[in-house]
Amino acid sequence: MASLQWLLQLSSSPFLLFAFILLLLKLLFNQNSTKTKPNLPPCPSKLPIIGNLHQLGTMPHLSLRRLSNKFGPIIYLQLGQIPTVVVSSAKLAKQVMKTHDLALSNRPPIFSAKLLFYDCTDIAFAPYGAYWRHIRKLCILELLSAKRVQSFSYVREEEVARLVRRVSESSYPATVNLSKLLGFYANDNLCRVALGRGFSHGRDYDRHGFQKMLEEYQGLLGGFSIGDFFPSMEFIHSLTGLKSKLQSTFQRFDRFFDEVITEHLDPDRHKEEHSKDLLDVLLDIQKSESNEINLTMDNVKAIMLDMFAAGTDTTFITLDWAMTELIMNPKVLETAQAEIRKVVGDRRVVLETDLPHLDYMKAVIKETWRLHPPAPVLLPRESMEDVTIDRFDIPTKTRIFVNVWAIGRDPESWENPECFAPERFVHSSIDFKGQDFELIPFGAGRRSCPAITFGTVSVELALAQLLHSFDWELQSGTEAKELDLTENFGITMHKIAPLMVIAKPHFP
Ligand code: HEM
Repeated sequence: MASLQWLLQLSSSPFLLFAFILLLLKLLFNQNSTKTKPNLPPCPSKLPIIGNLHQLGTMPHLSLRRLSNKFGPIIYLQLGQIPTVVVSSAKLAKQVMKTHDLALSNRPPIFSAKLLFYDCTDIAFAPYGAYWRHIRKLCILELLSAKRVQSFSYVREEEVARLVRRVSESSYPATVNLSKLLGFYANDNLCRVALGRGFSHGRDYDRHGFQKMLEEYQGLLGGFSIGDFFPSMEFIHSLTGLKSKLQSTFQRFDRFFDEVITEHLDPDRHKEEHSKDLLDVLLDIQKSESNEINLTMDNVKAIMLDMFAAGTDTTFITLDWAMTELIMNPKVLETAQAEIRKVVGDRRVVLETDLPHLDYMKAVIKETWRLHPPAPVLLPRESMEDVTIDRFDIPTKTRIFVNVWAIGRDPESWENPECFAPERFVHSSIDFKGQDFELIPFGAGRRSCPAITFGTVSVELALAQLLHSFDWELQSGTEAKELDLTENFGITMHKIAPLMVIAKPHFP
């Protein structure tokens, strides 16, 4: 009865009623906020300030897999100041890159990327938004579409021929540093498409120290350097010396791009429409007025830099690992060579039209990507809103890594996962195009690699030709199991020791 009276009193005074509703809302909100305390994924024990950083080690993909084996396929880590979720199963990768693809499409601001790139005006590190969508669409339509990729088949054929010449010059039975030559191929193939000429030979190579510049660059872009985990303490980068290294590498690239752009702007330079390189196309777009977004010269340079950062190392790593695995698995090598020699016959040059008939070789490449994905934890994503994955809450602004390296070796998805066996793909529909989440070397969803066609055909043609033109063996006295397979962790990960092999010409 008393409570009824109280209610009557309330209804007679609008002010009191308003205050009462506010109080109720507050109570309700408080109740909800205790109820909705996020149900985070399992988290290994943390230390003050650094959180879980000490558990990353020098090979984060390996440490993260060990933690996943212990705590489950989704784990929550506090990496310095950065809340991070790591996903290590195909099922959960699908949730990240398909179910919640849009909500998880941002790229986090990584300090080293900010200094190495043009203030994140590039594709790979641009935050999700109108600018990123525009640049990505432009690159895919103008530069990386199947039609454009096809129009550059002559560049690949010439560069593969140059690779074969370089291997032949090793004068059998001497050993050849195959890794170095594969690096030249990957760079020149991209440079010719992007900038109209290669830089691996003659004066250019020494003048620009191109290979070295790229190596430095890849090393710096790990995104796993200590300062990247304490964004509010930028001075750490100065203390570790990283800042000055980043700035000097960036300046070298910038000077290099200035030179090449000046060459391209020379009024005497004439290019047929069909043979325009990527820089020609970008400069044309910049001049045309019908542009949705005004492309600045920094934007143009940023796109070029992206192509180098994303395109050369990944192609090189795939070829380097494919050849290493083949040499360590002679039966697989023999089967792949038998297939190619049957399809191509006595013709010395492999053509791109031969590639659709090389099913076993394609299985070799898939198997290489399963065990050695060039970007072992992809590029980081960041949640733009709260999402739920596998009943766990992922709050806004959490960094997400997908451990593709661990997924490729997950016994839930693969039989004998540590064994190099391309046969597993021969009668399987599993592909690497971003639909089968147990094999995602190019990522998947909105943020997947836009150059999947370019990357794949560049790898396939070079590998097919190397297997067709030469018989391969290790130098006498070296056994496959003695090869040093140690890797260098970075945003892309490659073997440290070069592959030294003997290439016996197949054709007299
Ligand atoms: C074997 C070759 C290649 C592999 C395995 C590869 C792999 C990848 C991976 C894993 C990502 C990150 C995807 C994600 O975070 O979900 C990526 C992104 C990217 N790749 Fe590739 N890539 C290759 C070749 C290339 C080439 C040749 C180019 C350029 C010519 C290129 C340009 C890019 C760009 C621009 C991005 C950033 C996409 C974005 O964030 O929107 N890639 N690539």
